[in-house]
Amino acid sequence: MKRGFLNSSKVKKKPLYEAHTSTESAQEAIQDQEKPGPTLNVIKLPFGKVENRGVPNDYKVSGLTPTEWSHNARVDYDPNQAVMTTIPPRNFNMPPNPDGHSTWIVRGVTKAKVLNRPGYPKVVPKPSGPPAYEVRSTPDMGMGVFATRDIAAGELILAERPLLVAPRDIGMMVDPSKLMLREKYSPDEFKQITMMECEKLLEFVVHRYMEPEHREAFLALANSHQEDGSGPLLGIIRTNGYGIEGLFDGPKVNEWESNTYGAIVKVGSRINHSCRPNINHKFDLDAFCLSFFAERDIPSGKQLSYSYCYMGQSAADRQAELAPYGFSCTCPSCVNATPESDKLRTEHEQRISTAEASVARGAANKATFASLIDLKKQLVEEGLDASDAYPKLLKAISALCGKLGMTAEESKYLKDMKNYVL
Ligand SMILES: C[S@@+](CC[C@H](N)C(=O)[O-])C[C@H]1O[C@@H](n2cnc3c(N)ncnc32)[C@H](O)[C@@H]1O
Repeated sequence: MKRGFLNSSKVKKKPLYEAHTSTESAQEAIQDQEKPGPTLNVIKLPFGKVENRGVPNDYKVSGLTPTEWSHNARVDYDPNQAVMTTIPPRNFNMPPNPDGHSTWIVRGVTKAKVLNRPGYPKVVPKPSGPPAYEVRSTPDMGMGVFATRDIAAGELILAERPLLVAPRDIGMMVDPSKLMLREKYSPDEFKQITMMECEKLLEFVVHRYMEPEHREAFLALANSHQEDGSGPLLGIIRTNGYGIEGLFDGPKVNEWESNTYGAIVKVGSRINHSCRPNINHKFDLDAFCLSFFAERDIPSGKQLSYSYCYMGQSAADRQAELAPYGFSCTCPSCVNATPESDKLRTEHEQRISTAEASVARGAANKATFASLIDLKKQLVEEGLDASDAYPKLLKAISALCGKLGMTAEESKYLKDMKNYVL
């Protein structure tokens, strides 16, 4: 199973709904460029108990809806047109797609970008073997997803079409001129306005457009944003959204920034967080599905987990990044955190790069091998074998073994590495 180095853990899970505060207009941002653009400024929406919730008294909520509301495959839209659609497109004279359909709030050009991809459409990949997971309640984390059999590292556990895919700047998408309101209102008031506009749009989408079965599954998901001014639908999106790597309105910015999209899924959104996770995920734009893979061997009965936060940071910084989800992480890496483990976390990518460079430069001696194996051991103990950088270390060790004539080990580390490459 191939797993990707480019899939930065920073995109694994971020609060989906961040308000777009770039000075460029949404119209400008929609220009479709594949080359990386500047990092856009985003403001984080509030979380936790927030006083003075609600929009300012003199603000009238517009409750605008997308200009196009159709299930079809149309792609000739105005650049900035907000569209509500179904993907794969749906023709009601035809039977539904066997892999299901997602509700998609999208800018017209971005819809065209996906439907015109050379590889689109593709069927949703199917895991092999008997079903590998079940959703059930946990004593301390609400619902969770558990392995129902032994799962091998690299195995596809689940692939599903989202219930809903929405842009991060959904609150301003229908009427970008509202961005000007930042000059009239305080930052906190503007955030409340953004959230209210978003909720109104979501009410329309979820209650009038989404298939009843999907609506039921969506409304049953957890909401960790009950007191900050998020409406109930936006709260569900903020709690359960997965960032979609590689799908941008306009220029590509950092994957975790504002002009991208998030997906809410029925099963995957029940997976809880750990700083030493055992699964990873990847969004496939051609099949329009989110796939989950085992990061390591997972024994039957074990809870599946992935990291909602960037793994290469200290325990305190991880807790701060997790705060919007309304829990304190009690995984062994957090409970047993020390200055040394924090240092390993923050330095691990650099240390792996240094190891790769020294092997590439030609270092080929037993001392280098021993130091790389020691680094590997430390990373595994800290749960950082789930980090995106870890397979690079396996590759470097394999290359070093090759140089040292250790052919059996060379193949072994290469094989291990392939389990991590999406
Ligand atoms: C995406 S949902 C995960 C599924 C959720 N447990 C449910 O019942 O649907 C995220 C929420 O799950 C809970 N959660 C996730 N990971 C947790 C953890 N490690 N410890 C405690 N609660 C956790 C938090 O309430 C968080 O807001």
